Amino acid sequence: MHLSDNLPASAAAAAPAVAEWVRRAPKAVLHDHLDGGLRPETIIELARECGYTGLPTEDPAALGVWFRDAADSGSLERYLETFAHTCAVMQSREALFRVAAECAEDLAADGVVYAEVRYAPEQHLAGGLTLDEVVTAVNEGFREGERRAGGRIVVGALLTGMRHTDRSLEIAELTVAHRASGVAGFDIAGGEIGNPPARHLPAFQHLKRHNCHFTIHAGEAVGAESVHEAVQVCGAERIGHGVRITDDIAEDGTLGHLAAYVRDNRIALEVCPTSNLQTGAAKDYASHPIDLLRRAGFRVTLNTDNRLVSGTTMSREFQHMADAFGYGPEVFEEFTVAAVEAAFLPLPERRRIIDEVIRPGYAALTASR
Ligand SMILES: O=c1[nH]cnc2c1ncn2[C@H]1C[C@H](O)[C@@H](CO)O1
Ligand SMILES: [Zn+2]
Repeated sequence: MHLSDNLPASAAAAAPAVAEWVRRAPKAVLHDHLDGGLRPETIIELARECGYTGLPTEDPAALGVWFRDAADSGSLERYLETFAHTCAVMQSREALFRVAAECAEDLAADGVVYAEVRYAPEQHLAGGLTLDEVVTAVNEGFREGERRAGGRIVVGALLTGMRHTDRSLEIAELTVAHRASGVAGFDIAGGEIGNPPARHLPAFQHLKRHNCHFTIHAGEAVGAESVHEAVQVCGAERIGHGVRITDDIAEDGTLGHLAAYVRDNRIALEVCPTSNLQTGAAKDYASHPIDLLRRAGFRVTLNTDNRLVSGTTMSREFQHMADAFGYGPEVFEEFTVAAVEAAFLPLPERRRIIDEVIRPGYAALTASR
């Protein structure tokens, strides 16, 4: 039986009532997909502009609900099908610029001070743009969004290669070429089953040769062996999701060799609870492995994955975790510091964000509670 078979539709993503202190808490997100986080109104407007007629509804509220419900499928493959609609309207320079600017604005409005936002440039070529033009448009959009947010957020891009296609080396080269202009690193994403990360070894070797950062989606739909391959064969510095590492942790809490390696090397896990509930990687919030992993000393970060598709925000993820595990500001400070420590940023910049933004932000929050 599938883990999420018993979940009523959209139970996974039901929006919690977010406490004021949660909203105000400084946040950092390392795992947020650009094409999974559009505003429903923007999708509808862009669809009209570009002539895309495939949307299931033109009512913004209904469209938001449609994405969340369609993605509440218990399967990563079905979750990923919903992205056809967002990618369809992200095929021009103007559309990419707008979506990226709004992404930065929305994250900043939610209290996010540092974000790494990923997308697959190869999925935005249908309107005739080149890979370079796609990256430039998104980078310019992020700069615009940062400006609109009054400098309250710093956004870096991660370029994603899709694991079922064969363009990952090209995307790795694109990452290296744009590293000085807003691209922080590389990722691979897409359906995990049948597409192990080692298929993309030339891409990872290229990134290593050029001292570039990368993360890999692993341990989401496939078990701990995919985390092993991502870390030990491919050399990932962080793991997208990674929650199936629990396959290598015994009931009594004893860590196997892989789990111990990941913990002891401080390899960050980009944990996305709501998305995991939707794809069947976890059963419910209360039994989500994030708490086990945190208590075992893993470098755990808390993330949205896809704000539209998962019907979430960083505040909602925080709130779900506060409700499930009784977490207070000290645990969210820990997740936020862990995220910035694992950011694909120069060390002095990470330290500056932690010392000048996150620590004082939590001190003020605690003082005012
Ligand atoms: O959680 C995920 N696992 C694997 N692939 C994902 C996930 N969320 C989004 N994607 C895919 C769909 C997008 O089109 C692509 C690039 O952002 O990445
Ligand atoms: Zn993801």
